[in-house]
Formats: sequence, C-alpha cells, structure tokens
Amino acid sequence: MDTRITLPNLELAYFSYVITDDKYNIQEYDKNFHHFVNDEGCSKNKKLSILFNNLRYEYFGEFYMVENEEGSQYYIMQRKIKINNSEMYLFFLSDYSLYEELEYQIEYLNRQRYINNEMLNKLEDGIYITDEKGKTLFVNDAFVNLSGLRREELIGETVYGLRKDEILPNSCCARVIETQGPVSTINNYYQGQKCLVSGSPIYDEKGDLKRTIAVIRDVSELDMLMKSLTKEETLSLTFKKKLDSVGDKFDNEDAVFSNNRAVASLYKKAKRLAKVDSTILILGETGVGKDFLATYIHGISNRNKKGNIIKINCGAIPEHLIESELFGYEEGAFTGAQRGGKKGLFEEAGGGTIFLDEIGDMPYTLQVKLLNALNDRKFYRIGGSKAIGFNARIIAATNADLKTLVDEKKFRADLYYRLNVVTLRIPALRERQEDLLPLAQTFLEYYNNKHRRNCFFSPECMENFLVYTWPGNIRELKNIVERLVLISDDSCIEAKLFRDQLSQDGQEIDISSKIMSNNENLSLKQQLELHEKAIIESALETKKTLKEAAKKLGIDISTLVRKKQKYNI
Ligand SMILES: Nc1ncnc2c1ncn2[C@@H]1O[C@H](COP(=O)(O)OP(=O)(O)OP(=O)(O)O)[C@@H](O)[C@H]1O
Repeated sequence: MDTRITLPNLELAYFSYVITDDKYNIQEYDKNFHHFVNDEGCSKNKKLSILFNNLRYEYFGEFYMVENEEGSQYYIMQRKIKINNSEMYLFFLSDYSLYEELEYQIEYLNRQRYINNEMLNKLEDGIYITDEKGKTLFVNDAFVNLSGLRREELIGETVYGLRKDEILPNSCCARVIETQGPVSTINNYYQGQKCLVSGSPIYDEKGDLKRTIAVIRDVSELDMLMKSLTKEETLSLTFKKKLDSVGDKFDNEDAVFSNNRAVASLYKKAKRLAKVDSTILILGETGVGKDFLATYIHGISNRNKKGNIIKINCGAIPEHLIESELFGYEEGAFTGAQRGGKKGLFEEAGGGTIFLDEIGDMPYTLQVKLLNALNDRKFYRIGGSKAIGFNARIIAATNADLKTLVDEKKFRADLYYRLNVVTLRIPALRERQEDLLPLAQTFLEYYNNKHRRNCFFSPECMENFLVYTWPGNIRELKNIVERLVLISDDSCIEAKLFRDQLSQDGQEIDISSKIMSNNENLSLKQQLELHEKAIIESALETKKTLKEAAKKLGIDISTLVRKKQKYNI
C-alpha cells in the first residue's frame, strides 16, 4: 500500500549555510549556524576549519560528515560561488540526527506497512484500494483469489481502464468516485462466486477525496445472509427466486413464485397436484411456460426420485414414428426394426413422468391407443401381444383449442374428456404484467452467471420494462434478456439497447409515449412505488393472514405493516 512519509516536525535549525572566502574565513552565515558550532559570539572571519574537524578542502558537490569541537556530527557540502567577482565557498550544513530520525521514521513506516498489509492479507474479505483518480494502490490476497486476477495486472492501473477492458466490468471503486458516495453491488466473480461489494470514499481533513476502498465479501455460501439482504426491498423479490428454477430444475416447492394472482394460484394448485397421480392437461399459448410447469410438477413430486421426466413433442415427430417412440416395438415388428426390439418412452419413464407436448398434434389413429393405455395403465409394443403395465404419470400440453379440434373431428372426444379432468391454464405474459420485471431480473441473473457478466438494467431500462405492454411470451423475454447480456458493451444495460432489440424483433414500440400516457409525469420512484403497492395488494388478496402474505413477499410482518400504512391499503 502507498504510505506517504511525513517528515518529523523539525526545526529549521536542522539546516544552515555559511559562506567563506577562498581561504575558508567565514564571511556570512545564517541564524541557525550557532546550532552547529559551539560559538556564542561572532563567527565572522573565523576559520571554518577551526570550528569543524575533518573539513576537506576543495571537496565539492557531495555531503560528508564533520565534527564540531564538542564531537557532534553533521553533514556538510561545499560549493563554489562568485560574489562581486571574488571566489567564495558556500557550505550547507545539516544535522546528522535528522537522518537518523528519517531512517527511524522510514523503518517504522515500512514495519507498519508490512504489518498493515499482513493484516489485510489475513482477512477473508477481499480489499481493493484506489487513489482519488481510481489508480489501484492495493489489493489483498483474498481479492486476488476471488477474482482470479494477478496483482501485476491491477496495481497502478485505473479502475476505469480495467472496467473498459472488462477486467473489472462492474468496478465498485469506479462507481464510488463517480457518485462520490458509498456504493453496494452484488458482483459475480470468476468461479461464479456471488459477492457483496461495499465501496466507500475516504476523504482527507479538508473534505477532498483521497482514497476509495471496496470490501468484497463472498456471500455465495451465506444463503441466509443473502436472503435477509434481499428481503429488505420488495423489488428484490425478483432476486429471491432460485437460479435453478431458470435452469428448470426444482428442488423445492417455493422455487417459483408469481406476483400475478391467477398464476400464483395456478402454481398452488400444481403443488397440490404434484402429490397425486392424476393425468394433467396444461393449456396456454406457445412459450408461456407449459413445459416449465410440467417440469416443476415432476420436480417437486415423489416421482422425481423414481424416474426422469421424459418429454416428447407430438407435433415434431413424424406420424409413423410416434407410436414406436411411445410404446416401443418387438423384434421383427417391421422392416428395419432393431434386433431384440426397443423399449418405448412409456417403459423408459419408469416411475417418472411422461410429458406429451403439443398433444393436439397426436395422430388420430394413435389417440385411441393412448386412451386405452391411460384407462388400463398398460399398453402393447408394436408387433407385441403381451400387455405391459406402466407406472409413469402423464402430463399433456397444448396451445391448440382442443374443443375445436374435437368439433372438427381431428381430436377424439373420449380422449379429450379423459385428459380434460384436471386442467391448468397458464395466462399469457401480457396478462401477467406484474411478473415482467421479476422474470426479466431472474433471467438477467441467470445469464450473468452463464456468460460471466455483471450486467444490470439502468433505471430507465427498468422503467421501460415496467410500463411496456409486452406482446410476446416468456421465451421471447428470456431470449431478449440473453441477447442484451451478450451484446451490451457496458455492464449497464441501457433502455435504448432494449428498445433496439424489441424493434429488431419486429415489434412496433413507442415506449416513451406509453410512459407518458400511463404515468404522466411520475418519477421512477413513484412508478416503482405504484408497482410495489400492486404487488403488496395482490399478496394480501391471495393470502389469508398477514403472516402468510409477508412470507410470500419475503419480508417481515413489521415491514409489511409499515408498507400497508404507507400505501393506505
Ligand atoms: N415461471 C417461469 N420462471 C422462469 N422461467 C420460465 C417460467 N415460465 C417459463 N419460463 C421459461 O420460458 C421459456 C419458455 O417456457 P416453456 O418452454 O415451458 O414454454 P411452452 O409453453 O412449453 O412453449 P411451447 O408452447 O413452445 O412448447 C423456457 O425457457 C422456460 O424456462
């Protein structure tokens, strides 16, 4: 660490000068001169060589040591000068004890610096220190380990340069200098560690910025801490969702949440259905999360331990192959059939789940076989005469209007009624506007992790997300967020980039006019408050008690009560 050396509080008496003629007779001297010689009276015309032992004659330009009559040692240096055309000698005198003092101070500071560095290096938290211009002065061992960067890459470099080169894309110290205030961020480090970074400015006694310091704490393991931090703000609900759920793996029932009443109750119903074995039909437009919901139901059910979820898209497989895919075949069942026959998905699934996507596209002739299999819990392989029992649960999904297909005789009525017993309809994204921002934030976190970036939405971009009536589906939203994370030059994703991406997708947008018409002159804070109020109202409506509503929102009851009062709910 750079430690400025301050001179000891020295009297000027530690320095002096004296001028002699060319015979070394003293002609002039300053008031400090008597500090160096034991000569109370006037020294003028005395020989300098009498006052100091070891004086070297004609020895110019370098300090050397002399002794006065009392044996005190000083440094002296001689120069030739001309005064009124006469050659004279100018002597500088310096107190030897000054050097001892300085040496002592330097040694002391070096020792201190070593101890300070050792202490900082022993900390588990990373430490990053810059000067007021952002030049990196110090990083401790923990930071080096967390970041995977080498000290030589950092020391002396400015955080702006490091940010530009994407070495420290989300530099907290840079933001401390820009905002001249404390900054806290969550950054992802190179091995995917999630770190809470708290940066602070350090001012001198005149109030000028002198240093910035950032403390980097690895919170990936401190899930509890993370949760309590994110619980602070309602908007941070968006971060509460486990990343796994975006990767469509579910290890707990609460991995999915929604601020929309219909979706929240849909997932509540799904939780109940996960515990029983009934066949489920999931309805909804394309890309709204039918597959996601089926995976969720399987993931939280006991079947998760008994087998996998096996997915088949009935619309994507050629008609003649679907039957063998589903039920398998016996050896010699048809030309080209594999030796020993082949198991179908009903057998492969074991005690797991079979997800029949696009069930509306199931060939009409095969529909009766599926109906029989569902009714009897057994099926026949192609070319086989032995009934094989199966244990898997069936979840079917479609974006088609099955009833119309029945009327048009493209879908069997008996299969329709068999499947239609337990139905879950997922609303389109445009019907669940309140989920837009949380979903966008969740995808942002997911892709930040996946692509090792630290992007965040600018307030204006979030504002655009909030007010924009999204015409597309969740898949499109997810894709757009991934694109934004990949193409944004800066860590901050600006509104313009977001709008450009939407218009690239051919979506006609005029966000600014929507903002104006929807919210007139509301500030971001006011709009966020409106949003927060809606979320709280929705939680209160769907939950019976304050305790349950607070749990759903991920905040304390006291915070909920405070916010209720604030919004007059
Ligand atoms: N509640 C949710 N939270 C997070 N991600 C979701 C959610 N719902 C859906 N997704 C994501 O949105 C994308 C589209 O979802 P999914 O494939 O389940 O839609 P789908 O309705 O089955 O689409 P299709 O009709 O095209 O088969 C997926 O990447 C999925 O992970």
